[in-house]
Amino acid sequence: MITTIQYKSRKLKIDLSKPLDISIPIQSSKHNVGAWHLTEPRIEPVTMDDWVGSVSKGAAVNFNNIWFNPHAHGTHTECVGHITEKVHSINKHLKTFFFFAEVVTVAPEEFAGDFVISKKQLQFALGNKKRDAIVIRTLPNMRDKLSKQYSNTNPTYLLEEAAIYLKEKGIKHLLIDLPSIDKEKDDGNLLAHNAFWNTKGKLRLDATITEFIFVPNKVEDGMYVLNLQIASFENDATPSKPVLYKILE
Ligand SMILES: N[C@@H](CC(=O)c1ccccc1NC=O)C(=O)O
Repeated sequence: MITTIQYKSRKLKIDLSKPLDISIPIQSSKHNVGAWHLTEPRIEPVTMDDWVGSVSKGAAVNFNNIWFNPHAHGTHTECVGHITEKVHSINKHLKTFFFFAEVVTVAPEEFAGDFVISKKQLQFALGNKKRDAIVIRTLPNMRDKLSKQYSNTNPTYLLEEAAIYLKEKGIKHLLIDLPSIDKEKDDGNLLAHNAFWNTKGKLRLDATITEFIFVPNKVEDGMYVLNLQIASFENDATPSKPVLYKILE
C-alpha cells in the first residue's frame, strides 16, 4: 500500500504495508524493561468473590486489570508536564501524529565517569538536515534493550548542550532508546529535559520526548516518516507506539 506525502516542497513516498515498529511492548513479566526502582508491570484478571476474569478459569471473557508506570515500563511519550508544577497533558498537546524524522546512531562518549551524547555527535549526525523528529539509537544496540533493568545503572544520557542544540534546530520530537535523556541521579536537575522544553523561556508545549524505544539493527540510519501514536491518557506521559516508514524515493 504505497502513498505519497506532500511535505513542504518534498514528495515522500512510503509503503504503509511495511511499518517499522520501534516500540517496546509492556508485558506482565520480570523480563519487562524496567527503571526508576519499580517492580515489573502486572496484568492480572479481575476477581470478584469467587469469580476470576479469565476464560481458562470459567469466565466468559478475559478481563484484566493492568498496573504499570509509563515512565518505567516501556516506550512512552511525554510533554513538558513531566517537569512542571502544572501537569500539562500529553493528550492535549500532541495533536498531529505524522512527522518527518531522521534516524541516527550514536556511540556514547565518556564524560566525567559517565556515558553521554554530546552536541558534537548530534551535529555530526544531523548536519544541516531539517527534521521534525530525531530518533536516536545508541550503541551497542542489542536485544537486551527490550528487557534491561536500568535501576542504579547510571545509563547514558544527553548533555544539556545536546538538548539545547536539538531545540535550536527546531526538532519537535526527540525519541531515544534509553530510560531518560537525563542522568539517573541528578538531584532533580533534569538539565536536558529543561533545555529541550525551554522551561526558562516560552514553554515548548508542542514538543515531546519519547523514551525507551528500540530501533532494530535492520533499520538503517536516514530519513523516515514517523507515525507517533499515543494511548489517550490525560497525564504528563503515556505509553506510545512510534512506527517508522522508510522513504522510497
Ligand atoms: N534524575 C531525577 C529523577 C528522574 O529523572 C526521574 C525519576 C522518576 C521517573 C522519571 C525520571 N526521569 C525521567 O526522565 C532525579 O535524580 O531526581
